[in-house]
Amino acid sequence: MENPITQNTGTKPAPVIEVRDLDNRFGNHVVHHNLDLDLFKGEILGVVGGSGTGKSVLLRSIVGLLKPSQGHIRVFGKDLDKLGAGERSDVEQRFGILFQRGALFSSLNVLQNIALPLIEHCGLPRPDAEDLARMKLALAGLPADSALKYPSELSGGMVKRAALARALAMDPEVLFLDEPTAGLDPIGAAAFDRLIVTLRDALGLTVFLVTHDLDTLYTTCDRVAVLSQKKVLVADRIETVATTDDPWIQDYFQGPRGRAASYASGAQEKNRSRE
Ligand SMILES: Nc1ncnc2c1ncn2[C@@H]1O[C@H](COP(=O)(O)OP(=O)(O)OP(=O)(O)O)[C@@H](O)[C@H]1O
Repeated sequence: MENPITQNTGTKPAPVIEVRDLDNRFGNHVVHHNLDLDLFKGEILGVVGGSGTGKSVLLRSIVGLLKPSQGHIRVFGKDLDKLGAGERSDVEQRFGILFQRGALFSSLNVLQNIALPLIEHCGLPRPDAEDLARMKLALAGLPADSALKYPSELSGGMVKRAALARALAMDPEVLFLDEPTAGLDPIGAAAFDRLIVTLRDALGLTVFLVTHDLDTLYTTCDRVAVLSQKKVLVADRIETVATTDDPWIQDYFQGPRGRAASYASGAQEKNRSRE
């Protein structure tokens, strides 16, 4: 896997997203304080942390769904809070978002769900939007006959893929994924992980991936950012993160599941190099 961040080229690609001194609080509850994070073009960044550390709140702040209490978020070189409505909408169209539970409209079939942003935001006529939607459906690995199914008729894995197809509808540059493999069986989760890497490579996407899934972290991510103590404690290659001296990190990465995922990814690398 090409790694745009850690390749020893001497130059780092420009960050597409820069978060500086971010504070988020709800009443007296401080979720983030002085949080800094960069997302570099072309990378898959995994964002992990204990439950309630603010991974989803961070995602929502970056995509503009939540106004931060304080701090700066620059996207594509522009300050999010200084954008007018038109510029903000332009920026938002460069994002694709897969929410935790898919967030498909239950009254629309899969094709209509995917076509909707193309009709609403791009003003495409319905037949053109549905033609494009069929292509996105295929990109997300769904069979053509799933197009006319309603969300309630889909398996959990198919809901995720349909939601991914919708996130890809507008040809985004940055894809935000909130726990994409949650609730999937291990085979479905591994297939989804491979799909994310394939799409990143084929479409040149940058990916912000919130997950608890250690296998996903080891098999897909170029870097991993750990949220702890209201900030990003460390953001680096997983081998470096896993050996960081912090109690939560040690429990997470060096516990039985962390060691199994690390071992499995090492075994996979060896198998690949023998092929
Ligand atoms: N709109 C809101 N109003 C009040 N509190 C909120 C709101 N949104 C999030 N929170 C609180 O912010 C904290 C962080 O929530 P968030 O959903 O980002 O956690 P998370 O790290 O994604 O957790 P998990 O891994 O369990 O999904 C939680 O304590 C949550 O209750």
